[in-house]
Amino acid sequence: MTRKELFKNTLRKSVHAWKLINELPLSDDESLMLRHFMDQPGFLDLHWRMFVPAIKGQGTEEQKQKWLPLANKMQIIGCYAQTELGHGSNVQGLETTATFDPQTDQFILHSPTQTSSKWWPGGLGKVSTHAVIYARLITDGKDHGVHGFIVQLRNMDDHSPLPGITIGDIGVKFGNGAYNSMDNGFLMFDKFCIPRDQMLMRLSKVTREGKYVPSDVPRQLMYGTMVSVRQTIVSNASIAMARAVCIATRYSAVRRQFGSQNGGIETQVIDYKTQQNRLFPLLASAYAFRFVGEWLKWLYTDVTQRLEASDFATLPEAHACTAGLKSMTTSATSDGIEECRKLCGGHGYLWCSGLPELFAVYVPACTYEGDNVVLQLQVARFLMKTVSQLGSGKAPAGTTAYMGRAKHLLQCRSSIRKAEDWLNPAMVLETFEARALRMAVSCANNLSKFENQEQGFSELLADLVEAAIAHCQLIVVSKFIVKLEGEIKGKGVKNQLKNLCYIYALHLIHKHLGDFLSTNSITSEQASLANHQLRSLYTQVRPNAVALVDAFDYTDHYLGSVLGRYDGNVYPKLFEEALKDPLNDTVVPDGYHEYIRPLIKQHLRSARL
Ligand SMILES: CCCCCCCCCCCCCCCCCCCC(=O)SCCNC(=O)CCNC(=O)[C@H](O)C(C)(C)COP(=O)(O)OP(=O)(O)OC[C@H]1O[C@@H](n2cnc3c(N)ncnc32)[C@H](O)[C@@H]1OP(=O)(O)O
Ligand SMILES: Cc1cc2nc3c(=O)[nH]c(=O)nc-3n(C[C@H](O)[C@H](O)[C@H](O)COP(=O)(O)OP(=O)(O)OC[C@H]3O[C@@H](n4cnc5c(N)ncnc54)[C@H](O)[C@@H]3O)c2cc1C
Repeated sequence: MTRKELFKNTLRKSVHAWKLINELPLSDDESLMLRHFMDQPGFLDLHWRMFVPAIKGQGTEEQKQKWLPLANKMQIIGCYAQTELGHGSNVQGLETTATFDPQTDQFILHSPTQTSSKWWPGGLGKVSTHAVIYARLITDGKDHGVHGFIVQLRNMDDHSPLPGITIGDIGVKFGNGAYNSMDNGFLMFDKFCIPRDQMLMRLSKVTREGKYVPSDVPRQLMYGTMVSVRQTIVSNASIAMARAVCIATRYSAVRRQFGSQNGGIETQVIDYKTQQNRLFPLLASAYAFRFVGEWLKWLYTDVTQRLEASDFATLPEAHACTAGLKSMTTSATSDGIEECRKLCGGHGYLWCSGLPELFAVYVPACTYEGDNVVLQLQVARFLMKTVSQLGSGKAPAGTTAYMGRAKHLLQCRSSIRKAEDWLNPAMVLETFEARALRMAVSCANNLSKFENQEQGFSELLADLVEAAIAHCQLIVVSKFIVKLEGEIKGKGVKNQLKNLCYIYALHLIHKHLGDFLSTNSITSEQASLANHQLRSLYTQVRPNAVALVDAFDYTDHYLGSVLGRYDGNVYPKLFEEALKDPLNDTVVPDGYHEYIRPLIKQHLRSARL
């Protein structure tokens, strides 16, 4: 499809999905499932995941009563317009202004520079009638920082932009189809006026007289919509990773190379330890991210209930967990999808493998909802704060509770003696805790050598990110272990999950061996034992690998991959796909008479053939 066709077709699908949701009708969970199977980024994502939650989280009761019924019936379509051409990560650096005019009781929205243009919001370019706009609030010449506003963008009769608004699509993005189904947009305001009651005023207010009334709740609640989306992105990482792994695992069982004896069949590539060493940790990650995603959903629900009761104590941890896990799981999944493409050899590079499209549509997850490095730095700040409070009498809680055992974890030595000891959950956990704590404490010690903490932080950014990742990996490992300790129906299933849990943990040790050795969390002998155990786990997973990906229950239609077909009938179908290519419509290609024939003829003449 051309870009225009792709965009229009996605509009068609989105509107059809909305019709089904209402006609059948579908529950919230079923609607999410429908979105999952629609399988294309589109304006509904931003309307439901960001526009509506932003109003719910930041609007007053009156504002919710006014706007939510319209949004819930999709009589208005909204998006989330925060990022600007010049500023994305640095939200406090946004330039768009919303200046209160007491004479008209309105805010004047203005884009003072080119870099202040809104740039990137999904659904903004061509579809949305409304947006939640983030802009600097100015009253009586004073800048109160960034706040949210509900703004109508387009005329409800003919969809034209309202006077004072310039709006459009930012252009083609990475990949052929991928994210190009979405109208990520730009937007400029030229002194565009909105009524005062369209500032989202749950967190702070501007009175009729133009007085700014800050709220007594943390201003970070303004970032709440991002926390909610980051949490859902973790579960989506599991879905995308599982999809790529399903394709690569099934194909690795079909594909044979070398090893034929006496003219017999060749070896299935899934039997090579190198293939297993690349593939099975990704299989394990798909399960691990699913379980940590379930836990994160619980954490998010818990913090939401606490916030409703004005208990803000767990907000920093919820922010650190959602930011860090969003970052860690999306980076691992993007890398994992690309690894799965390579695991499928040359055929993985074919569009019909399903992997190039999956990669292209997935990889921006490392950037949207916060650049992955910027988000890990938020985790690092949280960790440094926690370390600095050790010994103050305030016991670390939640995911940092392990830091409360700092004295032990800083000096303990791993008691792993034989390979099977690596199947002991307490020993594995302690290894990850020791590594995470020691990396965090080492950063804190290095920071304390700087007179200026912020300067020290800038100097140590790379180490801080590594410490944050170590903490996030510990969370994933620990939640996998907790899952195994809970109710899992079926002993066989539990055994398989145990194998995957240890593959996940031991492979991380192997991959980040430098961290584990340099922090003395394990010795090099213990590292060898971990590798030995890992190989043994691969052997145990091998006979069940295909069943473990079939368990994701993805249909062939959803996978969209010739290589990942359930029936394994890969080669005939590759031919079928090839023959469908427009280049094969004619035997002699268009351009032959124009370019190839004259070239050949010229050579034939000069060679006197
Ligand atoms: C084959 C076909 C396959 C098809 C598959 C189809 C699948 C398609 C998948 C599609 C799914 C799509 C779903 C998702 C759609 C996503 C759309 C994306 C939308 C966006 O990107 S919206 C824009 C997001 N922008 C960002 O995330 C910006 C990142 N920056 C920030 O978040 C903050 O500014 C930052 C960096 C955290 C703040 O830094 P700083 O300058 O230090 O901040 P402040 O001074 O403002 O505050 C410091 C203080 O606040 C704490 N803090 C920060 N953030 C939060 C928070 N969110 N919650 C709570 N607290 C927070 C921070 O820790 C500091 O605390 P202190 O105690 O240290 O003061
Ligand atoms: C597909 C897609 C959809 C999007 N949808 C929306 C949307 O609906 N609404 C919306 O408002 N926005 C949206 N965005 C914008 C997105 O949220 C931002 O792109 C994202 O937050 C990253 O910000 P940036 O582009 O400014 O990156 P930058 O901050 O410019 O990052 C560039 C580089 O600088 C590094 N860097 C930046 N700051 C620091 C620091 N303090 N320390 C160390 N390194 C740093 C980063 O790691 C990165 O390597 C979307 C983006 C994409 C790609």
